Amino acid sequence: MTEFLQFAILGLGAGSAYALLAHGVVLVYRGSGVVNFAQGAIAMVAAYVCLETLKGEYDWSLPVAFAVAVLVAGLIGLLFQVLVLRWLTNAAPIVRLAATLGLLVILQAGVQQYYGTKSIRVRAYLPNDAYHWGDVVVQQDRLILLGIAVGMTAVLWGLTRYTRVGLAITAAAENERATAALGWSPQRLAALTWTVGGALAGTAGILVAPLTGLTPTAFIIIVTVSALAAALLGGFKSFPLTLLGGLLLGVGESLVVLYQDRIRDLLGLETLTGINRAVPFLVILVVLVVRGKGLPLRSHISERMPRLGSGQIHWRTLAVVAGTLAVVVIAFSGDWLRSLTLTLAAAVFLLSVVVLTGFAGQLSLAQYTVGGLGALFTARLVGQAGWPLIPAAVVGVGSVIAIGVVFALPALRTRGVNLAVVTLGLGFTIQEMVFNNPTFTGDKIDGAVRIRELSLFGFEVTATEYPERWALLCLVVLVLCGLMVANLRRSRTGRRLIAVRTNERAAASLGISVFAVKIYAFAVAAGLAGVGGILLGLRNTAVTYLEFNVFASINAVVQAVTGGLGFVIGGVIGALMAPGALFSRLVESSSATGAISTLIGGIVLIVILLTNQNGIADMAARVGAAIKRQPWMRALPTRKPVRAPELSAETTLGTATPTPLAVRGLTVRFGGVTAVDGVDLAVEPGQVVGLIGPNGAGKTTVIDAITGFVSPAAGQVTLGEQDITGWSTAKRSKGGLRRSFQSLELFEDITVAENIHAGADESTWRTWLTDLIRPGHHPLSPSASTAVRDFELEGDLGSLPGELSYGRRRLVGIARAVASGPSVVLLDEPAAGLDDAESRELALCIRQLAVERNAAVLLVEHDMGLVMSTCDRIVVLEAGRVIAAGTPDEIAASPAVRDAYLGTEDETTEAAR
Ligand SMILES: Nc1ncnc2c1ncn2[C@@H]1O[C@H](COP(=O)(O)OP(=O)(O)OP(=O)(O)O)[C@@H](O)[C@H]1O
Repeated sequence: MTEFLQFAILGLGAGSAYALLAHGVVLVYRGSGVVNFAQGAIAMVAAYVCLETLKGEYDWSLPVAFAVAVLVAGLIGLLFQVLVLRWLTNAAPIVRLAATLGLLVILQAGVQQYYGTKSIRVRAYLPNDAYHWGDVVVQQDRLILLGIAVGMTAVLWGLTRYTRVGLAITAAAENERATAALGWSPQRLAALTWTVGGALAGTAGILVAPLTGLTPTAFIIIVTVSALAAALLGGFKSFPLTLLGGLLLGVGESLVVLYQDRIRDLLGLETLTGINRAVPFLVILVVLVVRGKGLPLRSHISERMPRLGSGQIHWRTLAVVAGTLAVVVIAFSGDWLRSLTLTLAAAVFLLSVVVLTGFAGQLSLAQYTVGGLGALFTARLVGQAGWPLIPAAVVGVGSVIAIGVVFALPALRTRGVNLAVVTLGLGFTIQEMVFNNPTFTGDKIDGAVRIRELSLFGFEVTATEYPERWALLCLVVLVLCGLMVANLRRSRTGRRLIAVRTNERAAASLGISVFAVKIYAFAVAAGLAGVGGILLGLRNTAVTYLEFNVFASINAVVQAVTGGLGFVIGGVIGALMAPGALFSRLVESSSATGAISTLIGGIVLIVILLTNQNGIADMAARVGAAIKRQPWMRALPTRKPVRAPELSAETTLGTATPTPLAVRGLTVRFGGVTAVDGVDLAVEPGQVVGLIGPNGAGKTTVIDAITGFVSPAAGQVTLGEQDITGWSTAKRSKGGLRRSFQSLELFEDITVAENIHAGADESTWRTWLTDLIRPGHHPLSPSASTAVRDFELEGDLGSLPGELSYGRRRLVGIARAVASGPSVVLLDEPAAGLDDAESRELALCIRQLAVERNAAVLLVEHDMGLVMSTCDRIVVLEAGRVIAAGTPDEIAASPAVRDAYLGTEDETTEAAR
């Protein structure tokens, strides 16, 4: 017990510092909506500034050095907001997150360039007397740190609750207009929170350095992961909960150290490293799994993502570039050849980021960790078990694909920034527990990881003996991987990935399994990272696991965003900037650490983000298009234009299986609010049933419950004979139940044709694999073609939804919902925003759906003219309850309905006309 208390008290120091750092993260998030991944890097800079000014030529007193260091940290926050983030207010969240990663990289590389990577012991700044409490020793510095953290929590809590500026910050977390209403400019508020957030990071960094030691690498990650975990525990909102989170983490880490021998014995390992680093990660994971949601709520705003390339393969250009590179490989030698090899391997890694983050929208900060595991498995099979390269690589890549699936599990319950935090924690934990543990990596002395002779189809390709052969292998593998990723982009499977990245709710409503897509994207990305890891790791005589550290993963995202996250070529361009790659060879000597190129890489990223957030590949594409428009280019032979989407000549009439929909006793509650209360409803094939009622009556919630977006508290939904109440959204959709959305929820990144395709794609498990190799060119199905013709969208197929008028966008949403020929269609306010002529056209199309296609249609609509002219029956809701049901005439005549919703009889009759 004494030991337990002793270790718990020891942990309070680090815990208090984590809480301070996390407070900065929370404050910045509340004030500017950005999660600052550079918080640990700002803390590190302050710790170095304090250390530097206390000694040597400065020799300042501690209070002065401390104050200056905290000021510097605050200034970094302020400058970053004013010079960078201010200009990215309307950018995609991933772009703003990438900017904070850029700041992290710049600060880390800058300090590393100056100080190197060695760890510095920092003497204690705070008085360190010991008090005795029974047998337990209580260090004074721990108590002071705890006092500072508790005091700061109270100050921040009080300020945000009771002062005008604090209220403005609280309002900013909700929405920017509220901030403006309180008389604050959102930009000034963001600048203030970034300054204070930076100063808090600085304070924490200086105070925690004596406890952890100081390096420009591990220090940043330890404090960043812990601070983000504590902030996550506080929901990026509550200061008291964040304090609690920080303290729990600090104490937890310390207690794990106490029990680590027992844990090692329990796991049956010879050595155990970094187990205490697993604590924040496990905490993050548990919080996310408990709090996470399988699908985002209706209120979730889809995040804009960087633009996507087309995935078209330009065979001639590819042949010329690959041929030239092959010649260069043969011509190069020494350092240049090594850099070229590294660039090619890094490009394979970046392709994994393009698939995972660019196509599927899942931000992972652990791709190099995954690749490192691929190198580890393969190296052990080759080096220790003596396996030939190909089977070893197949097993290595297969194993990391399985691990990639495990990495995907947190992504099933969360998304966006939270996912980035989890993967950062996971990557760091594996780095500390696996890559630093000789039990797993093999002892260098016994040669377990030594790469002996490697051969491929009878040719020796050992990189140390034949570097040019290994480089050629890297080139061939990169080309193959690039072709696969381009195929994926153009395929049905690629469309599923993009649908999920753009709008998970809409994807699920079209029968796309969001879970399956995320697992697939993680698996493919892990496979690519595994291949990259083998190419990178096996190019030396022994695998250097340092290459696969968390910074490499962070850098990979930075490079991919710089190159162009949505473009296959973006991965290759980004790889030029990898540490040790061709760009760094140009700017650094062969002995350099890669810090300068990393530093420049960070700066280039910020410049790119400020000028074109879609990356260099997109800029190049635009320049190319501009050149092609020049008159002198018209004389040159042009490439075949991209094939226009084809419509099927066949027309379908009739759904696959006419099926009635029935809802009995449906009740939905949101906390204390009963939004839907015992609703009964039936829609037969060939019938249009209207669901009307005043705003907030519960109409959309009925559709949400029928389609599986919300779970009912009571009631039953049946489709034909089947009770589908417990089914997932995607399964209901595959069963023939489709919906449109009040807020459209189109896939804005892909063309109208691709949107319609996404609604009609038939998916089989085989296509997940075959699409990587033969994506094929599929015309729109007869049913989708019929929808296109019915809604007169033939001329819009090649446009992006954003290029169309609001009315036409609405029609795209409905056409997408009916493209697969569903048995039941639920339309949520389809006429909102349409003019009279468009409304009349829509009424015809809805009748056609029911009469010609024999679909069962439920129509939620406020346009009474449309409802009265199209519906066979109408159900009226008020405050979640059915108050009337009957034919349009019966409803128009019902006094209860007129009182609640329709108004005077004259108005109703007028509307019906
Ligand atoms: N996720 C949610 N959390 C809490 N309350 C909710 C949620 N979604 C809906 N509600 C509430 O449920 C009630 C019904 O809302 P719903 O959007 O279904 O009404 P509606 O009839 O479709 O309204 P409108 O015609 O304005 O679209 C409202 O009081 C709404 O505030």
